Amino acid sequence: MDRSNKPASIGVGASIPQPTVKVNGNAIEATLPTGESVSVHLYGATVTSWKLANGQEQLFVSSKAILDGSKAIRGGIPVVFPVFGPPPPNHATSSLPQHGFARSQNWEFLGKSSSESLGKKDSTVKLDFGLSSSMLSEQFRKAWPYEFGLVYSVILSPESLETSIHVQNKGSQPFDFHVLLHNYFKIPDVSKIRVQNLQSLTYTDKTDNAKNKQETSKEISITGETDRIYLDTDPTAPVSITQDGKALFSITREGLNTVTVWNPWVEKAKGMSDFGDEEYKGMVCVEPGAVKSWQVLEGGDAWEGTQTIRPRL
Ligand SMILES: O=P(O)(O)OC[C@H]1O[C@@H](O)[C@H](O)[C@@H](O)[C@@H]1O
Repeated sequence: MDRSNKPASIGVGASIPQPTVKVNGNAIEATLPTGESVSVHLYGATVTSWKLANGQEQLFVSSKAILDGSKAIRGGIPVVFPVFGPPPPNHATSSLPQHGFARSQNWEFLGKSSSESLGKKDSTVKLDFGLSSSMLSEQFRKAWPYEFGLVYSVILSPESLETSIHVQNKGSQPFDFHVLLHNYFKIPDVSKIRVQNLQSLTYTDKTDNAKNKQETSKEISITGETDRIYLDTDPTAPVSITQDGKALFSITREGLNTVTVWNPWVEKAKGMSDFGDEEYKGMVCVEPGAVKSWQVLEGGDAWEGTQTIRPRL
């Protein structure tokens, strides 16, 4: 029988444009109906591209970055876990490489959720990635023999890029860890930018024998090699990268109370085989982390850290 009011004729929500998600080689790429896009390499679950609707790239990836899975990707947002920097001697992480193993392991794509399932009206896409102890190479499993699960979520909306790491201790032994999200921002000119909202904080100056110093400047200019860990930041106060008084990026954090600011400058840039000699001029790393002291996770417990980056819109 022909019914004039059959459900199909009253447009059952089919008109809401949905994000597209596709697999491109070893990367997962998502594009919002509004045009913003993100690309996440399975190697390290490294976000390697974040573009605004006008196509403008927000992240720096070196022209010399190695993308074949033989070395951590030089740029984007590598995930640092379970140790930040060179591991200390006589610690459970001592046999691991600098910045741990998460950035140099193949992660699994766990799936996507989009606006509707996330209960959001605007267009948003969430990509989830997982890494667990059973997926580690033999070398790392031996070097750090704990049972763990990591879920890393990358959430793109027209206004922001949010990345969130969930750490679970799946074993019965407690373990110590650091986490850090190693954002490489693409900027027009390092001599023109300032990093704001770190005033009065204590920082560890890695370019000066790891001395602790007090930040007196309202805004930090990068005029030479810079490698500082700002301690005890207020995670809700956005750390901003500005140029001519306007924010290029602002970063808020949850659970990530340190902020590392890094630029290798001339000599260090020359010493890195996967970084162009002049590329330090077009990048700055501002890295929210939990690296002041070890986070201790008891067996069965979980921990989460999140950053939200808002670009200039
Ligand atoms: O060369 P890597 O291991 O990627 O590290 C890059 C930089 O990463 C920063 O987070 C550290 O503070 C620096 O000390 C380090 O040089």
